[in-house]
Amino acid sequence: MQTPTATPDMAIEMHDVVTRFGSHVVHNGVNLAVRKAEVLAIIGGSGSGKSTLLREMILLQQPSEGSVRVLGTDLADINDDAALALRQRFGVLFQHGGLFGSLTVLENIGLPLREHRKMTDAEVDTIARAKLDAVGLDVKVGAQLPSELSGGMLKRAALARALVLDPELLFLDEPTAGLDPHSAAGIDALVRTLRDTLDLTVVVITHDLDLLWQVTDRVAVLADGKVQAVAAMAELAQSDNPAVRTFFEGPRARTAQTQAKTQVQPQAEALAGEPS
Ligand SMILES: Nc1ncnc2c1ncn2[C@@H]1O[C@H](COP(=O)(O)OP(=O)(O)OP(=O)(O)O)[C@@H](O)[C@H]1O
Repeated sequence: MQTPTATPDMAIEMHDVVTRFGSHVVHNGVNLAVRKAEVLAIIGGSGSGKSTLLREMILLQQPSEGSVRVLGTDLADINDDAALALRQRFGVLFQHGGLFGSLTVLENIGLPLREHRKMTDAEVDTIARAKLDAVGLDVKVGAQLPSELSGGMLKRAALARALVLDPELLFLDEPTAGLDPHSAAGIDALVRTLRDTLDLTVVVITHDLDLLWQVTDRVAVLADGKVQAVAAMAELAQSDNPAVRTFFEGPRARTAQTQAKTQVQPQAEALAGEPS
């Protein structure tokens, strides 16, 4: 199949992606384009293939058919050197953080710099501290072990590590899952700030209705093996498509929608951070 040519304004382009695990067809012709400097969420029911789609974007999995292009690079025939270079242009926040428990927070954040940049220890620490600050954590948190942090602080520390190579693209897998509402609101505000100040493109998998309403520019709805719709939440809320309507029905969905409409100030202004 002829691979479609890259579009300069797009950070990610997926064309006719099919993903099979044995006889189980998870994606059956996914088409999705993520614009540069937008926050795009992928939503869908459990097992609809959100995580698999993300894994295909971050070079952890190959689709069975179709093409995936990330930052202009076609992933189909990428060689090891090009894959290494591309990996340094995106950061990933995995659902469970993925920090090494035996390293301090600062050491964890500095790890990608030690792996990919020729820097002295002092230079690594200086950049790692700046990233701690950027995610709203006090410098003294750097000396702590991950096990000593609250859930919200852990997410922030993992986010600092994902940002340490100054990526153009950030992938977030359920960044607010398991957090209390105050900590989740802090992460929402942080993602917005990162997008606004760093011009980052952000792809986020989430079920969090507050995050969807208050942070995203557009939302892609995955169901029945395809992207059913891609639009801003306010537009999706008007959709007649039953696969889309599912996300706007029920009391929690209505509360989040009402809050989004009535909120004058973004909740938990910018980098308020969590109580330690
Ligand atoms: N490596 C694999 N081998 C076999 N089946 C897999 C594999 N990875 C994912 N699947 C299957 O693909 C389907 C989609 O999984 P995926 O984790 O992408 O869904 P999801 O939308 O992220 O779900 P959730 O919201 O529950 O995390 C599931 O049925 C899952 O069991």
